[in-house]
Amino acid sequence: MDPNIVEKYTEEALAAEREIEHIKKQIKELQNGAKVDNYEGISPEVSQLLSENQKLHHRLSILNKAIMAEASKVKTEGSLESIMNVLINLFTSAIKSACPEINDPPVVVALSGNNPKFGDYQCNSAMALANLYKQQGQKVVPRDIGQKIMDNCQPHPLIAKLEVAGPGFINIFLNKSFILSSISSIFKNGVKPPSLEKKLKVLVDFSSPNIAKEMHVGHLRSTIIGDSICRLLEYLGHNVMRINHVGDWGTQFGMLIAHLQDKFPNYAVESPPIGDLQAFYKEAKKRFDDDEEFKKRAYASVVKLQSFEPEHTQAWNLICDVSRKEFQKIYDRLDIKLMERGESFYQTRMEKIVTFLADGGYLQEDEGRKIMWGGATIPLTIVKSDGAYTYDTSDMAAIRQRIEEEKVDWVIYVTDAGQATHFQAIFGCAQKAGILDNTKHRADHVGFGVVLGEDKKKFKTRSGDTVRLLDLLEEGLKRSLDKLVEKERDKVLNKDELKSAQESVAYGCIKYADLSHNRNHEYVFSFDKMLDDKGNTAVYLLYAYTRIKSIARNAKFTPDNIKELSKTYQVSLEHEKEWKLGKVLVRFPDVLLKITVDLCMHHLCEYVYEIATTFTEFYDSCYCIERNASGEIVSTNIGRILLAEATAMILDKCFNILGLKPVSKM
Ligand SMILES: NC(=[NH2+])NCCC[C@H](N)C(=O)O
Repeated sequence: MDPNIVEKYTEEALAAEREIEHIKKQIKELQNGAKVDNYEGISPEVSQLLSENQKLHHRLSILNKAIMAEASKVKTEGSLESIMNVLINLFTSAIKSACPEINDPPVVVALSGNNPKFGDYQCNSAMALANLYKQQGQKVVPRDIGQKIMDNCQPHPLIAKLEVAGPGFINIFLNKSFILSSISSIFKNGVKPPSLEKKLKVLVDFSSPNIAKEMHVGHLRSTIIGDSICRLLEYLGHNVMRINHVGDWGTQFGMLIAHLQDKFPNYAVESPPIGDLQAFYKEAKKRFDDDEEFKKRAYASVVKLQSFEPEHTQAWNLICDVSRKEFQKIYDRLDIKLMERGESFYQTRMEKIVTFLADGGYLQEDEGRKIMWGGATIPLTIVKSDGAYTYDTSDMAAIRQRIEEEKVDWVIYVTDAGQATHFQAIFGCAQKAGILDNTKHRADHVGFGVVLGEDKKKFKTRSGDTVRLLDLLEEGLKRSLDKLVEKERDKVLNKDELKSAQESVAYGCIKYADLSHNRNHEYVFSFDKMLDDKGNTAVYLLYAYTRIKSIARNAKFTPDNIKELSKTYQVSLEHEKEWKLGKVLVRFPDVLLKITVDLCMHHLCEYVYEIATTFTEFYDSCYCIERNASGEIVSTNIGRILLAEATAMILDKCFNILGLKPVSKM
């Protein structure tokens, strides 16, 4: 859209407003002169002015509406266009004109697969439409419908040609000059996201380990997937809250505090040296199970903590701090930003939600418990028979706080698939209680399968213990260095470069292995597989990226040179393999938009892999730099070097969204 249009409309509207004021004044004067207080019997001059005034009013309201519509669209200058959206819009209107008898006709547009004969995209609506006609008792031939749709399709610069094939498929061939200008815009504007319909406030609840318990591989999965979803939504321009809903409240804190008071009576003045919080937890638990007296004190401590008694609050804080520091080490290494807002944050809100639900008549008595049904096969337990609140209570309080206080448009919870029913119940009950409104809010549970060891059993250490995440990351670092040494990279890279490469590979491979699997499935954690340099792995892709980056470097072009060159030279799309690569690159916005629908990051991994393999095909058949026998550069193909750079820029963005840190030398 023309960026000046808002300005233009505003100007026109202001002019119209001035005109109205002017006319009003004239009417007043005329009325005064003619001494008429109603409009009946006024002179033709006044009546003409009045009708003029009305028209202007009408025009002004239209202009105002247009301005509002423009302003509410968050349009980024130079944003990359979604090809799918363009095609769907075009074919929606073509189909509506071709088949006016069909209400809400199906618009099916898809990529065409590998055979260039069938075009780049296809519109496959004709068969379904023919069926709908049949249901209405009309017999039509699908191919005729295809032809009719094609005839009704408005010309668009994106499309070079359309063809009807077989039983009414429409093959769509993209226009090179359109793709060329899309790719060229990257050099001018950077890789800008597609423009948003509406900027949303999104809260992503992820990672969320439990205090005093270990952060396990399940939490690692949540951390990696949640972070990547945040990165995607942030890139698209949404307002994202990254929330760490840590388990920092509950009855276990009673025994922890009581144990702390016994073991470190000085805790109020001297920070207790709890090295291993898990061992501390085990000790406390043992006393709790064996010692009645201790148990009583533990219960009393919970009550005091929940009524915010200062000494207990301090003890609780100290314990949380120990865990917090451990968690932070993982987040720092993986470069994950999170805002901690644990279950404790909702304590007073839990009291309020219980009253709110009781007053609304949503709670049912069930053997002393208070439960609520809605949306799932199991009810929520809002109050236990001993009066205590539960995980369910805190999540009801949390969703209400998020919708009503934070005013979020969209909530996303990233946890293991085992909690799917819990979230079904939370969303269902929140809807029932009028907290969540499907027409205004979106709520997703992003579930994921369990992490298995190479023996396909639950992921454990050799001795059968749960794997400490820090140990896991350490092992990743070690293995990644081994890999780099095996490839003799230590001989070419300096110390810093080697360290960056080591970290990039280690953390990159752990994240990528997770993200590249369909999150709904369980996945086998295997360093050997993730460090393989063939196939869809981080190692392969990071190498591919450095190879692409080295092309311009070998041609002795600096990033500034590239930018300058892109102003005078065009990306080359003539060769069949160049054209193939170009068409893959411009799918970037569509891949991202698709992920916003199902929140499955593996689509992006598949896309990145497709870019890398298509690039290899191109590079194998198209020279970018030509050297003579003695290795001197005799010619450089600038159009191709630009294509390689554009590829690197898009890859870079994809890596960024996946949380990978590519290095330019590896
Ligand atoms: N709002 C939520 N329930 N978020 C997820 C919390 C995850 C929980 N702490 C666990 O370890 O399973």
